Amino acid sequence: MNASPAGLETPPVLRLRGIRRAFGDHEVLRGIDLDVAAHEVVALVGASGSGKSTLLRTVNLLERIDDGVILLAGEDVSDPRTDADRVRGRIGVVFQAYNLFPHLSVLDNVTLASRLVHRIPRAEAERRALGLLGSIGLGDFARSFPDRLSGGQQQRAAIVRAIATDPELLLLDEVTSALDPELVGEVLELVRALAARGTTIVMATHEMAFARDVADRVVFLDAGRIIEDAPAREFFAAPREARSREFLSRFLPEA
Ligand SMILES: Nc1ncnc2c1ncn2[C@@H]1O[C@H](COP(=O)(O)OP(=O)(O)OP(=O)(O)O)[C@@H](O)[C@H]1O
Repeated sequence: MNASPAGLETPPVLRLRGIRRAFGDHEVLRGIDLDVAAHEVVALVGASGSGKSTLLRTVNLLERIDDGVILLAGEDVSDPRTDADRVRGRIGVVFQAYNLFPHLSVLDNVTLASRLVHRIPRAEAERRALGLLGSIGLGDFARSFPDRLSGGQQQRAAIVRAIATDPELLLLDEVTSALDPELVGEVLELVRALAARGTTIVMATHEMAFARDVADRVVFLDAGRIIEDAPAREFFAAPREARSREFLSRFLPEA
């Protein structure tokens, strides 16, 4: 926990305790405890099916939990009486693909939540959106429809849309896995810039470059349990013998 100047403790942006979720007999999340401090960037890694997406979806209340507690800046949002839309308004999310509405211009995509959910006047929302799009080299595409953009440009626009409302937390779920390899770098650069700006991020990724170059912490999920949670530098420096076979075959095959 961070201590404020007054000595009062600030709750983490996200605190998960004992999160469980099963689909039928299949226990997909088996007691997840995780704290994410303000400005921290956490990479969630693990084999396909280990529960990364399900975990992110529970945080955003897109998936219900069977047990556990989700605290967002100290507020228990897992209480069934919670207004899910209000919580989603505090969290930015970007998925693997199909994030942008195809029938809206890039600018309308980026300003939609600001205008409709946060009630920011159109002119102000557009001024801010144009600034954000310009800062990532997409200013000329503001009036275009998404299909005019490359996959990498679309994902960057989707990330800009997710941060346009200044969310307390940004969730990125495999944002580069549908991209051609040569487009991954430009998305990584944007995420790196957001991290440098202090955005609090939890990202599920199969791209080790994201975990190694952008994350402060790496959390390794195996069959619904966290089996490693370490600062990124330590995580990548850990000896091979400390690694599970699954980890080695997936993430360090060349070594
Ligand atoms: N709605 C659902 N109904 C039934 N099973 C589900 C559902 N959602 C997820 N699962 C199962 O939960 C397990 C975990 O899925 P999840 O998508 O969270 O894994 P993941 O680690 O994100 O995988 P990937 O890296 O492939 O995206 C998988 O076995 C999946 O089939």
